Amino acid sequence: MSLLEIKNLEHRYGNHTVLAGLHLTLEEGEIIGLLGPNGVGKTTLMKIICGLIQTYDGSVLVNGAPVGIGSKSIISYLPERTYFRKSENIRSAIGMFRDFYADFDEKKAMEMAMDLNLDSKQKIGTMSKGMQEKLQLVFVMSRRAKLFVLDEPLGGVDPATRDYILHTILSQYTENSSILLSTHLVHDVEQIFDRAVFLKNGRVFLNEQVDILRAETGMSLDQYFREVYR
Ligand SMILES: Nc1ncnc2c1ncn2[C@@H]1O[C@H](COP(=O)(O)OP(=O)(O)OP(=O)(O)O)[C@@H](O)[C@H]1O
Repeated sequence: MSLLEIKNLEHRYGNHTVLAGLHLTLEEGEIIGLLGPNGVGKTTLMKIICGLIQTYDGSVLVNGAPVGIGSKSIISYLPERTYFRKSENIRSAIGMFRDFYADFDEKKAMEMAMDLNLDSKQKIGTMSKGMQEKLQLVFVMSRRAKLFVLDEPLGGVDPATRDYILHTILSQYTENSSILLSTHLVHDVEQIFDRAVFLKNGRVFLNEQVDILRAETGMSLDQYFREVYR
C-alpha cells in the first residue's frame, strides 16, 4: 500500500482549472520536494491532501484510505501562514497542541524552541514573522506523524536558521514517515530531497529520485528546475 495515491485529480477555483488530471504516488520513507513556479498549484494540492479543500474530482488515498479523520491524524501540516493566537505564548500553545494531537511530543517541542532561542513566555503576537514561522515548524515537526506536509517552511527565515531547520526536519524524520515539502529555495534545500515532483499545467511533469535526475541531466536540481521552467 502506498502512503499517498492520487488519481486523476482535478480542482478549479470558479472557471480557473488549477489541477487537471494529476496522478501522483508516493511511498513511505522519502523526503519529497514539491516544486513548481508561483501559482502552479502546490498549496492547492497540499490542502487537498490535508483535507482543507474538499471540492475536487478524482481520488486521493492516504495510507489506503480516503482523506478524512483517519488521514488527518497521521498527517502533520505546516500551512503557508501561521495560525497561532497572538495572545498566547509558547507554553500555552504547547498545551493546545498536546490537547489536539495525541502524537505530539511536548518535550521535544520545548527543546527545539529553546534551541532556536525562542522565549517560552513571550507572547507569540509580539514575535517577528520569521520567529513565528520557526515556532510553527517546531510544533509541526514535534508530532510523530506518518506524513509531514510542509508548505514553504523556509520562506521567512534567515539563512543561518535555514540550516537549523533543515537539520530539524532531517532529525525528526524516520524511515516509516515521509515529508512532502514545497519550496522556491531549491538550491538551499535540494541536499535533503530524495525525490523531486515537478508540477506543470495542472499535472505532475516529473516524479524522479534526485540522484538519478542529477546523474541523467548532469545538473543540480536547482539548475534543472531553471531549465524546465525557463
Ligand atoms: N481561494 C482561491 N480562490 C481563487 N483562486 C485561487 C485561490 N487559491 C489559489 N487560487 C489560484 O490557484 C492557483 C494555484 O494557487 P496555489 O496557491 O495552489 O499555487 P502555488 O503553486 O502554491 O503558488 P506559490 O508558489 O505562489 O505559493 C493560482 O492561480 C491562484 O491564484
